[in-house]
Amino acid sequence: MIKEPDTLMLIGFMGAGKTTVGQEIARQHHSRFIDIDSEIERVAGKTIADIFKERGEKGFRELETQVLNDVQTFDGIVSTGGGVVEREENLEILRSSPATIIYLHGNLESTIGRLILEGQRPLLQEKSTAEFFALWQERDPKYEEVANFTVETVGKTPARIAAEIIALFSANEDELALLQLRSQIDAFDRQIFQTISERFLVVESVAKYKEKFGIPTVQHDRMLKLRSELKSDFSESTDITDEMIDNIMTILMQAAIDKENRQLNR
Ligand SMILES: Nc1ncnc2c1ncn2[C@@H]1O[C@H](COP(=O)(O)OP(=O)(O)OP(=O)(O)O)[C@@H](O)[C@H]1O
Ligand SMILES: O=C(O)C1=C[C@@H](O)[C@@H](O)[C@H](O)C1
Ligand SMILES: [Mg+2]
Repeated sequence: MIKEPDTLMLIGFMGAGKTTVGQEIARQHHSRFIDIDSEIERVAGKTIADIFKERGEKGFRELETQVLNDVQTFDGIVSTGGGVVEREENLEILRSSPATIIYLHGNLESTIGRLILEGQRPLLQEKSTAEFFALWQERDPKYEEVANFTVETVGKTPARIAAEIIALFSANEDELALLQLRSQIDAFDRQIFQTISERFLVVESVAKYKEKFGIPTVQHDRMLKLRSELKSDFSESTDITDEMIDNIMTILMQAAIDKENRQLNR
């Protein structure tokens, strides 16, 4: 068993969802919650942006280490700041921490999208996309190294991620490696269905076009061409067989035809 920890600590890149998921675990599991960034703001009596402005990143990191030390035996969920792995001193604290440490792994694309919407992280304002990417690559192995478990978050809602983490408390030790792989599989499945739902949005526009120009719903030549192109493009893969392409495309195309017919009342 991963055993229900006294302290559960969430780490990961800025915008990975540490604060949001931490609050959600606390809500679902009736635990206490603390956010290191908020605690730094409380201790300093200033916002993080003001701490960066007045004391620089170095001043902020000193406060961060202080608070990180203080929360090591916090009874509940701790959300860290994205830069907690920046200092070697912090890595030492995390390596010998009594807490169970979970890495919320995501992808750069969705993370940057969310951060731009929020627009509050000082490092986001001052770094170029290339620098941001370099920061991601530099931090990723550090999060991996100090974490007891990595959860894949792409395509999952905060509530789903929280439930996945809570389920770990009753998992058998032998199951953990498998659960970590399943976390990735579940994220891919969500991405597949997200892509399919975006495909339907395009189908909707195609139906409008066909209606405008009086084009029939079913285009046999196009359907055959699409399948044969896919088979050729994936011919190197031993997993994606021609039969699999046929099966999946039959489902997708039939659903698209049904949707177009409904839309066009045909
Ligand atoms: N799984 C998710 N799906 C969709 N939106 C999410 C998800 N997780 C977080 N968000 C949104 O992304 C934004 C950033 O999330 P959050 O503040 O929890 O990140 P963080 O990891 O705590 O970042 P930081 O390191 O800067 O503290 C928020 O607006 C939040 O609502
Ligand atoms: O990734 C980072 O370095 C940071 C992330 C935020 O959580 C804050 O701790 C601060 O904006 C720095
Ligand atoms: Mg946060």
